[in-house]
Amino acid sequence: MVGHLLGAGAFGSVYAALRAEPEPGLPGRAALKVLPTGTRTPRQLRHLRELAERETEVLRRVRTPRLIRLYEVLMVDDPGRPELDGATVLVLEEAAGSLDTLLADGVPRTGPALLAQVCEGLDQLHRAGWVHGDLKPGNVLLMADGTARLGDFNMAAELEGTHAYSPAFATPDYTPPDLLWSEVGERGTKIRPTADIWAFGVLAHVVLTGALPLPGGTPAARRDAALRYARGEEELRLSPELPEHWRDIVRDCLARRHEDRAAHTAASLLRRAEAAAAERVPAASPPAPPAPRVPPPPRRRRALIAAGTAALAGLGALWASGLFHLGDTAGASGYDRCWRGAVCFFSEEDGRGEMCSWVDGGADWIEGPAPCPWTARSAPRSVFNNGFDLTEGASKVDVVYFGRAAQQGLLGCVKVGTRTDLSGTVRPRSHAWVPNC
Ligand SMILES: Nc1ncnc2c1ncn2[C@@H]1O[C@H](COP(=O)(O)OP(=O)(O)OP(=O)(O)O)[C@@H](O)[C@H]1O
Repeated sequence: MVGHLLGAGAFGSVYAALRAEPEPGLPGRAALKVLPTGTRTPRQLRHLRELAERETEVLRRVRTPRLIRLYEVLMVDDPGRPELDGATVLVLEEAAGSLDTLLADGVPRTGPALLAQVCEGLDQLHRAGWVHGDLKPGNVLLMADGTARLGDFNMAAELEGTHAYSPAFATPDYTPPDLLWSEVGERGTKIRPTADIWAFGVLAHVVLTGALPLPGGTPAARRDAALRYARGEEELRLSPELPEHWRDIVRDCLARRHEDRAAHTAASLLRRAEAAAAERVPAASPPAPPAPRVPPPPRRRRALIAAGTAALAGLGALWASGLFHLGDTAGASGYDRCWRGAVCFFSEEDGRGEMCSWVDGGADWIEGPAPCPWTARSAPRSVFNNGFDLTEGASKVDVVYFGRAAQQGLLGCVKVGTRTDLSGTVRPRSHAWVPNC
């Protein structure tokens, strides 16, 4: 089932999706990142293919907890729809949102902890020999349990010795000064892990103060400020809002020269960021800081969303192939959030609170490929079996749930069509679809 638009970037549109046919080892719920290739010139097409390949390559090879997971890659093969023919669809672990949207509400209370998690992601990526190349709030994905994972690896580049080559597309406000004017060779821009270290410094400043570290009301003015700073004509003036124990971290990440930033690895920053995050556990969200605020997303975003929606309409071929059906739960509340075909468990009574849903079996809710993290802390308080029934051709319609992974330790069963409160005294860890309770 392809649902609502989750987000759109410069290259791809991302949709919520539910798997129609259960597939062993794959979750029922996912995010589909569609990288369309139609209506482009051959040169643009080559670029888009290269970006898709970068993302696929890094996510296939680096499977670490702080990177969004890639489940599979699909190609649209439909000459009847030239706008989509050859499009790459990445089936990704679904996030609940991105840091971008969280920041729209002001400085987040959870900012320090999220920054430590971002740093952990960078450390995992760098250790695996890759540079992200485009770290920014929109590429920090927030999971349903509130933790962060790195996403969007279009610009990622594998290190060849001390450096890597990335396409010259990075976001200027997060790009170190030495790369803003660097040459773009045949293989792209030469980047090093210190590019991510700089971007992390900018991100930390934005997350903790709501403002970019370099002054200027426009990207061009901020680029000039970066140049003056890099030349030593100007000092770095960090916001007074920046908490004391983060100042040195941000200052080290934003060192003028690559050589100075190279003294700090993601691993060493992670240790410092974790210590700084542990220092600050504020009781309430501080008020949003004054201007200059982070600039709003560029205008093209809206156009891209429209383009993405058009692409979705054309994706019928892929979904009609039996892989996904169309549907939408955007704006729904309570039990109505549960997708048709899925079984949903909720953290509160009457389908309220957090929800986890599956259209297939869940062999391990904690460590499996389709986890439900909040059930590690608290037992579900309600359930809705919104599965397909016998009249719709389904053979396994009821759901049994178990106390241990791999369908061990039977706890209970929910008949198809049932929505009910649970006692809250048992904590399921796996489930399976069966013909009859
Ligand atoms: N796995 C996911 N789950 C939920 N939402 C996602 C997921 N991946 C991406 N998104 C949403 O879609 C938006 C765009 O995704 P992404 O950044 O990967 O696309 P892009 O075209 O490569 O973007 P960019 O302009 O940053 O290069 C993200 O900011 C986020 O809001």
